[in-house]
Amino acid sequence: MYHRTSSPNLRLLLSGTALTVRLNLKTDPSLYSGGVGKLKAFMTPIELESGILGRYAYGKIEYPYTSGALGPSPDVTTKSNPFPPGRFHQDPFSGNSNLSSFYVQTLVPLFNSQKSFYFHLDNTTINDDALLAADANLLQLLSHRAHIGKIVAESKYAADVTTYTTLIKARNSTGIKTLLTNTTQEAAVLAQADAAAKVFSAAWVGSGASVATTFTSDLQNATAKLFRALIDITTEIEVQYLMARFN
Ligand SMILES: O=C(O)C(=O)C[C@]1(C(=O)O)C=C[C@@H](O)C=C1
Repeated sequence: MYHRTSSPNLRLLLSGTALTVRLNLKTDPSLYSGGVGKLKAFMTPIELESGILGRYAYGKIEYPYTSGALGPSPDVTTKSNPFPPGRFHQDPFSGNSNLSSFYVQTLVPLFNSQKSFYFHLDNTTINDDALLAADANLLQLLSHRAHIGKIVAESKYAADVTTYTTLIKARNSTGIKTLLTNTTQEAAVLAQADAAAKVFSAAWVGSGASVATTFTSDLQNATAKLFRALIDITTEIEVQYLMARFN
């Protein structure tokens, strides 16, 4: 079994911190008016470099947004390597296009800070490069968090090989989704994310940050929407992973 040495709470808190930072940057709506295009153009050279540094190598559970070719090759099950239950089996699915669409369509419109960190002599207060860098950082954290669902799915499969095998062979993705969904765990994740959002906003306000009066509720709202979508996207990644388990 795999050692989950990094903590789920740490992933939640890091994503929450990145979201808090991003929410406090004054947005340039024109960056996103055409969809994900400018964001992807910004991320393309970054991801090329990330690929060279090994970020998307096999077993890192990190996947690129801009080119699937940078990511790991899917495993092929053979008689000599049947990938027994409990052994990770790389599948071809990435949830990143779902994540980036959700990000631009639903999350970015919630980034409405009128205060800015940036002060420029020409009186502008928006820094497009900083915005896209914060987006890219947040998206990468979210992607890793969601794709760890592949490891979670492998554990679930190993814990009930018979039922999952029947559903996978019947190509019953709805049945797989029902079997792997754990609403108690989902409620715990959402409650934890909400608690973290409250602590983060209290810390910013308490430390003297000059934020909008709606900052606390804006952060809570954005956090709730983000973690709900993240759970749904993670679930889809788990389902797709299992559907490809015997490939
Ligand atoms: O913890 C699990 O059991 C997961 O599958 C992860 C997760 C999540 O994204 O947090 C996703 C689906 C489940 O319904 C519950 C939680």
